[in-house]
Amino acid sequence: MWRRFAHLSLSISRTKLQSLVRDPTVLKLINTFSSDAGNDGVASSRKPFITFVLGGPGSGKGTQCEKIASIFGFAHLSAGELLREEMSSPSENGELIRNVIKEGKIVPSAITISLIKRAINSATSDKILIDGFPRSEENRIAFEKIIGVEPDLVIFFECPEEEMVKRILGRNQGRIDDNMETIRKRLKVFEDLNMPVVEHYSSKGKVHKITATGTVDEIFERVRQVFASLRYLKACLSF
Ligand SMILES: Nc1ncnc2c1ncn2[C@@H]1O[C@H](COP(=O)(O)OP(=O)(O)O)[C@@H](O)[C@H]1O
Ligand SMILES: O=c1ccn([C@@H]2O[C@H](COP(=O)(O)OP(=O)(O)O)[C@@H](O)[C@H]2O)c(=O)[nH]1
Ligand SMILES: [Mg+2]
Repeated sequence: MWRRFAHLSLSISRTKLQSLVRDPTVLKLINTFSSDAGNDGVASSRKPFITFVLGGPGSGKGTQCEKIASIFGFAHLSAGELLREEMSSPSENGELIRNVIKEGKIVPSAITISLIKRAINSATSDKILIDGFPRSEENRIAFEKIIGVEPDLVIFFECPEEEMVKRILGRNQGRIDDNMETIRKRLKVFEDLNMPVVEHYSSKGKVHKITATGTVDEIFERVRQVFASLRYLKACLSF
């Protein structure tokens, strides 16, 4: 491992480099880049760098994703938005999606994954944020099977329930699921079905847990550090 970085020691302190290569996210980034590196050590046929952004309803996933996308050049794919668009289009699945969302339940994996796949294929960046998916272990397993990749990184926004409820009730986007009855169901589905996904990726060292209380800017500063360390290492590897 150290020989790969020997030439960098001129410009980066050994301590800084050691702390970077111990970080699980950075380790994965190194593996991603080294597995498809060409002769010049620079990635030749890059696979997309996929980040799952998870957190309870109202934890701030969408708000933070917009900032990550604009500052770090990621494509932002919101699974919920893709489903809402599909629901409002003359699609054969529209009615089913509407009923599931209204009940705070989870849309069948095949539908969501086909929308995500299409969005990945038309994304203009090879760095992708998938916001609000996978929602369950069944979603996760189906994604890994159908798309054939695991995420490189998982961001998990940890937020108290009362704060999430307050934010959703103030969201004012006219959503059919932003009412107290559906919110209660969504919170239960999040605990019962989505948290096991977070635990799965935690056990693989892929999760960066972000405390999602405070102002949008305070939270983004925590998020920014994760992506800034990735960008820094990527710049080093592209020397
Ligand atoms: N840190 C924050 N403090 C207060 N309100 C926030 C914060 N982050 C987001 N919001 C607001 O809370 C609501 C839910 O945020 P959103 O990003 O849509 O969350 P999610 O996508 O996780 O449901 C939105 O109205 C948003 O403007
Ligand atoms: O992969 C997904 C993403 C969303 N949803 C449905 O869409 C709703 C809204 O999701 P979104 O991520 O937009 O809500 P948020 O967590 O951002 O409030 C969820 O409650 C689910 O009913 C789903 O079934 N599968
Ligand atoms: Mg959202």
